[in-house]
Amino acid sequence: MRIELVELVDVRLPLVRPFRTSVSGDTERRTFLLRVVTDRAEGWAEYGGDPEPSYCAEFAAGTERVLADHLLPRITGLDRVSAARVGPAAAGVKGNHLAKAVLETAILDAELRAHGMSFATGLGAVRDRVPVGVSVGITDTVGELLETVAAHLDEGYVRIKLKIEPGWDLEPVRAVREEFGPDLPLQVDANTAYSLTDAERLRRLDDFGLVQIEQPLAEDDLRGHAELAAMLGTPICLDESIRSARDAATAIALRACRIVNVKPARVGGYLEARRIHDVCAAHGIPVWCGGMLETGIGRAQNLALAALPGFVLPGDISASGRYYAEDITAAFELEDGHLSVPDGPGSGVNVLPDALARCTVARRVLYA
Ligand SMILES: O=C(O)CCC(=O)N[C@@H](C(=O)O)c1ccccc1
Repeated sequence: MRIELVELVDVRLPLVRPFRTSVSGDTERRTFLLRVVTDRAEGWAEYGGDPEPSYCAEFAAGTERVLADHLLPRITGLDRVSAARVGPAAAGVKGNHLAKAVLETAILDAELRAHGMSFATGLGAVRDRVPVGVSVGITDTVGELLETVAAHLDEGYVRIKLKIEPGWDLEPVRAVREEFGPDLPLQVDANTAYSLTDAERLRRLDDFGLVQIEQPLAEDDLRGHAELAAMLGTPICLDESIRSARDAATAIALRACRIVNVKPARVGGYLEARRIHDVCAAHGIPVWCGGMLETGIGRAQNLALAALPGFVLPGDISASGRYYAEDITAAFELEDGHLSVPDGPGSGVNVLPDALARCTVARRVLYA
């Protein structure tokens, strides 16, 4: 397979409601899509970062330069391009996992389409539909939170994740647990907002029977997470800290986590995501697929990953309507708390030209 053209499509999608975490408060998704045209097929992927380096160190404008000036020259020069060859060819570029992920994924999409193979088949999925959870942002009041959770439970989500931060933790979690009962699968995500000095406060979350406490401490603090894990009854899940299969092996060996949230964008793509799945499975560590407000392109690809055998916990893969009034692919609809895994070639979805045109800010050719 040979790359003929790579195009960046800068997009802006309004969110149906603001989404607030301990590190961000978004009313729209501003990101870009990458379109890779090869001599065999065309592939699409979406960037997992934002315009600002707030959630992670990478950001859209910087990634565009890394793609154009450092990654594409290494990849387009290959006589035979494949997703598996991107990692080794890009090894000379340090870090920049989101940049590598969007490029590798677009190439993987094209490669699978060229072979008439779905992401699900290509990655090793074992299920045709997966149960999904929903992530609930920080709200102005507990009352508003309870209304939001009730609405999502009515929609059929099988698990609720609450964003927490210092000052918004014990009270909202207690209110949700008391309102919806002890059997609701409930977990929290701190997005690195706490420190070890908060250990006693975090330990009080043990009273609520949570599935997990996600990323309470800084992303580079595996030692701190290991210390905290020894104090808590609730399992710790790591997200931002796990950037590779090696990180997963280290975190497991240090007992810094008992669960891992796998986000393909964060770890450099779906092939590394599968390696993390394999490392965790070998150690009996359950994984689930995290979300980054993906459009239908990333959502379709995440659903394929979430269908692998070790993804035994519901992921943050909501129906399209959770975030977007109009998606750029056919919308994903919740059915009895599950989403179907696309089985068409590649991601199994296609960009809707009119919908894409409505959210496109600019298009720039990065390679031709
Ligand atoms: O459902 C979704 O796609 C969002 C799930 C979610 O809460 N993602 C958070 C996170 O910290 O995991 C996030 C949002 C935006 C960007 C990065 C991460």
